[in-house]
Amino acid sequence: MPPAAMPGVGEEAAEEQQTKQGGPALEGLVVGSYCHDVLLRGGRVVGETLGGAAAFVSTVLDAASPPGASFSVVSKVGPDFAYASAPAPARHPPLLCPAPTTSFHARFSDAAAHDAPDRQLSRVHACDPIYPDDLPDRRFAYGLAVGVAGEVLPETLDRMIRLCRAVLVDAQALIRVFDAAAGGGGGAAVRHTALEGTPYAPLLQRVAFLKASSEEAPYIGVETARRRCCVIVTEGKEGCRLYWDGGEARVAPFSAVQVDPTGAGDSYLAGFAAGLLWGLSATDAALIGNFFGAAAVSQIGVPTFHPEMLQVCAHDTYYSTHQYSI
Ligand SMILES: Nc1ncnc2c1ncn2[C@@H]1O[C@H](COP(=O)(O)OP(=O)(O)OP(=O)(O)O)[C@@H](O)[C@H]1O
Ligand SMILES: O[C@H]1[C@H](O)[C@@H](O)[C@H](O)[C@@H](O)[C@H]1O
Repeated sequence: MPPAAMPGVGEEAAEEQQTKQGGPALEGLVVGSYCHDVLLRGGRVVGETLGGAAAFVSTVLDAASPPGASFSVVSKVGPDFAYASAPAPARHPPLLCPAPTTSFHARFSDAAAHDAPDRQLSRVHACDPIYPDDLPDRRFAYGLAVGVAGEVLPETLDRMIRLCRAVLVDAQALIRVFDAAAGGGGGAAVRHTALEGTPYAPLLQRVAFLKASSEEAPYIGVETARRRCCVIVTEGKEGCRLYWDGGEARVAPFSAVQVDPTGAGDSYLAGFAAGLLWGLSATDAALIGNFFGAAAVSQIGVPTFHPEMLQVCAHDTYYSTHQYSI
């Protein structure tokens, strides 16, 4: 069986924590930096948006968490940060550093090139890493490690694991490397390295869920990783698969008209976490993840969610039908 729910995060755990500490029972900790995203097509800038997994994750958690499930965000930006008044950073302000805000250029391939990856990413600036001492010194029900530019250091992930009862990790926080020789335009091309050779690998057995896209999956070694934690592989418009020690499940997608793939994986992971917070099983929570992933690709930049969309999602999850188109 897949993990029934977020380990240690459920009604009993909530009651226990409420009684013992009197604080928010289901408080979460989101670690990863906001960034600037520049979208290019055919060498021309077609969009400039707030980015960073923390921005997408905060937006989804704000929309979908159960009442009383608050969260703190630890994110770093520079003096040039252009989106301080956007909803996610305004509600969850970043730490200010002297270094420039992390920024990415996303070059989109032409529609004709069907088998090409959605986009070529290059990192143009990298803000400071997030250090263990940057994290609040208190306990959390759950943590989300969602770096985009290598900012979640191994020692920071280790501290998250100590502070949080359950940690969910986006593989992109662990396996990205930056190739300055291949970036173009002063940036560094985003590449991947095998997780097994990194200092993050020994931490996996203390992680609850590891999420990777199908492009990242070969680098995390699904067969090895699933013996240490529950692995989720997102498959774009095909939905996702969960792998655990001894089994796997496929969870069907919602349909969407994709206008910008950016942040689909981030939104998926936050939707999945919100589902677990509501007490759903991992496979049902994955359906919520699919809903938010589909919602993300149907809007440019960080999406907005309308109450009626969420009502349809709740209805579809309850009846396990996914006929709704976004
Ligand atoms: N075109 C689509 N139609 C419907 N759902 C989609 C589509 N693309 C993505 N999704 C949903 O979003 C989830 C994550 O998408 P994907 O696997 O593309 O992540 P990703 O490559 O990490 O995205 P990104 O790096 O752009 O954040 C999928 O599992 C699916 O639920
Ligand atoms: O805003 C985006 C988003 O967070 C993506 O998930 C990440 O892959 C990119 O690096 C980032 O620029």
